[in-house]
Amino acid sequence: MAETKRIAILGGDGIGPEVVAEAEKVLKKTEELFGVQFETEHALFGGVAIDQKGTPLPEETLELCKSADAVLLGAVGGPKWDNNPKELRPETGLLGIRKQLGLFSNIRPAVIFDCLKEASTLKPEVLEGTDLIVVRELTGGIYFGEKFRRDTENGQEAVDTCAYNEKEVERIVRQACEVARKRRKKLTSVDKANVLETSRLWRETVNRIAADYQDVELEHVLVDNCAMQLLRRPASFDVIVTENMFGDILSDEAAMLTGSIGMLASASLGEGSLGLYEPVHGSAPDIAGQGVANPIATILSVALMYKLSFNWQEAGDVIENAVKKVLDAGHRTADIAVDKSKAVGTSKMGDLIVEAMVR
Ligand SMILES: NC(=O)c1ccc[n+]([C@@H]2O[C@H](COP(=O)([O-])OP(=O)(O)OC[C@H]3O[C@@H](n4cnc5c(N)ncnc54)[C@H](O)[C@@H]3O)[C@@H](O)[C@H]2O)c1
Ligand SMILES: CC(C)[C@H](C(=O)O)[C@@H](O)C(=O)O
Ligand SMILES: [Mg+2]
Repeated sequence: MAETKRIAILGGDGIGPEVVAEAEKVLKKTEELFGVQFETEHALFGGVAIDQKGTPLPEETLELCKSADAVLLGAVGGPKWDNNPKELRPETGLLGIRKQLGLFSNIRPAVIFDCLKEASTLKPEVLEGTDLIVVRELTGGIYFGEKFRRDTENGQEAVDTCAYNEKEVERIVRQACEVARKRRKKLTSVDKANVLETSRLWRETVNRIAADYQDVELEHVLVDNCAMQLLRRPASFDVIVTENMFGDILSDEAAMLTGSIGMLASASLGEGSLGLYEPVHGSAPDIAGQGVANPIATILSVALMYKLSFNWQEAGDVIENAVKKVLDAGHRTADIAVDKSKAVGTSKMGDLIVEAMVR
């Protein structure tokens, strides 16, 4: 890594700051191990930003992110803000930051650690060989279409519009094809083309773009079937590309193949080199403040940051190997522990991973 990298750190709400604190220990350890220095700066985002600045995504937070090389994010949201008007919910900030930074591609790898097969909901023989990535379109679809309410003779009606244009589909599919090309060269496109017009355009576009990637095997699977096949034949998937909401749902499902949502890292990327890295999970209000959250998803998101934004494979591998070593040694947070009485807390898990980081 040649020049100093600037990392914007947004802890957010609930367990967000707890897991991000562990990822920051990993950043520090990287500095020690490789003799580099990161420039890090914290900013308010989500519910805490609403409380202190009156908006989930303050201008100064957005500016900091735009000027950074990468953004590390915890999670946002929680019951405290659930009854806010819709433009003042933490999630609005999350959609806003993705859109404003142009992060249309959300990469969510479901990495199965052998020793965690016991924690998975699936039988080890079904899981055998599972290694998949969900590539989720992140700035279009029903999340971003027009939404409104109106009065009708049957009471209020609520409308959410799902729209996709060809350019939006093309760029995510191209990216997914590139990802597949570097892996096992299999692409599964997931849609609901038997019902939705957006899915029909999606499928046509996938077929057109995939024609440029003859070395990549393509299959189309309807989303309901995919939800089922993920549990039936998870090892048959390599790269799954899908629209925004389907990707949101399928990636939480894929998390359970790994043992816990606390294991799933993510990278959100656009046309430029700026990336946003966050665990797939949310602010987990049910366990926030207890020091029991699993920090591994966030720590693995730092590994993705090194690899994808800093083009620094070696440092990413150091983190991934450390996580594997700690899990192989039998250490578990409560979410992945079979014997919960032996589980370690968030901070201890972070310390163990940092100790295990070697070049
Ligand atoms: N990217 C984000 O910031 C993001 C993502 C998802 C949900 N959310 C928000 O988070 C809030 C809570 O949402 P939810 O409860 O539906 O989903 P959640 O992911 O926060 O929690 C779902 C379940 O998984 C558990 N869990 C999540 N992360 C964990 C971890 N690291 N270690 C151990 N257990 C973990 C929680 O305790 C809970 O039982 C909502 O406001 C939601 O909108 C934010
Ligand atoms: C909190 C919510 C808006 C968000 C999403 O649906 O994108 C979350 O579930 C995620 O997966 O990052
Ligand atoms: Mg989600």
